[in-house]
Amino acid sequence: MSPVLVADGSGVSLQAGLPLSIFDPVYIGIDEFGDPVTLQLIYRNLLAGGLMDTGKSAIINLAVAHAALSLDCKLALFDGKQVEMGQWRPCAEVFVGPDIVHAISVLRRLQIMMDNRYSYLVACGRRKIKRTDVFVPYLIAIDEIAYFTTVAGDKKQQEDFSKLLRDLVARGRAVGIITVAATQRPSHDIIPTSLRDLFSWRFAGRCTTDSSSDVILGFGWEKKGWSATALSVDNPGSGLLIAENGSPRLVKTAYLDDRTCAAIAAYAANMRATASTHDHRTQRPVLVAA
Ligand SMILES: Nc1ncnc2c1ncn2[C@@H]1O[C@H](COP(=O)(O)OP(=O)(O)OP(=O)(O)O)[C@@H](O)[C@H]1O
Repeated sequence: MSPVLVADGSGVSLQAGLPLSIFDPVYIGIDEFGDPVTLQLIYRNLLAGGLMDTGKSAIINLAVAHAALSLDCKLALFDGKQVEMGQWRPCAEVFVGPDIVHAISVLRRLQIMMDNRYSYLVACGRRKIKRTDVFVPYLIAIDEIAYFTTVAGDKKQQEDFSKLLRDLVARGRAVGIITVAATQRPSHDIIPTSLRDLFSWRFAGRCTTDSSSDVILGFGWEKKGWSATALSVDNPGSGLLIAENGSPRLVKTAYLDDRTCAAIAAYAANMRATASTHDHRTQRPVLVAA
């Protein structure tokens, strides 16, 4: 019985069943016609931007919830505030709080892993990882990019963080490293165009200026009538979603409240603990050293 996350109109509920897969589409909400909206996250990245309280953490949480319930995905969570993704901590391989030294060392490890995976692919004569590979995808979730690139640490550390992140976002996709990130400050200094364009999926929550909206969606969309300044202040979770080579569409994201997140996180952590003795590809038990 699968999937586990079920949309019921008013949100998402948990239905016991087999694990999800990060290779499957991720449910994020509904469009203007009430039709479900899903994102294929594997081989892609997601960027969410907008003013505070517009629902950026909510969409990041949906991606993290799906990944947590996917036994074929590991999680690396970066949360300067610690509370936005704190509930997912038991499901994560690594959780980075307000510590830039830790953040840089985790990104370096992920970069080494990425390079090793590329060496493996080269040796196999392949271009990207598959569902059946022995190593699994990684979801890197960053709740506020600007915290690590402008607030924490000194200038050199912030630059190191930005460089590593850019490399992972640019090269990680083929080896299953997916980045989902949010920022309250959609400006060119935080999200330069060259970085923005590496995110195939972009979600703009309400913005104060047309140029902030264009920073997320891409230059020129405001002139074509798509600006996140037009979104209602009373409708958090509504936003403009754009895929690479696509046009923006108005969506309303599903919302996982704290209680639901806690329930899903506990379920996923338990499933992961049991599954550590199973092969993620077959769900069959594997031999573990005594
Ligand atoms: N899809 C949604 N449906 C209904 N309410 C929502 C939705 N998304 C967010 N909200 C409401 O808006 C509040 C703020 O959401 P969220 O924390 O995701 O915003 P944010 O943009 O990440 O804010 P910040 O930048 O301050 O972290 C939530 O606590 C919730 O009450």
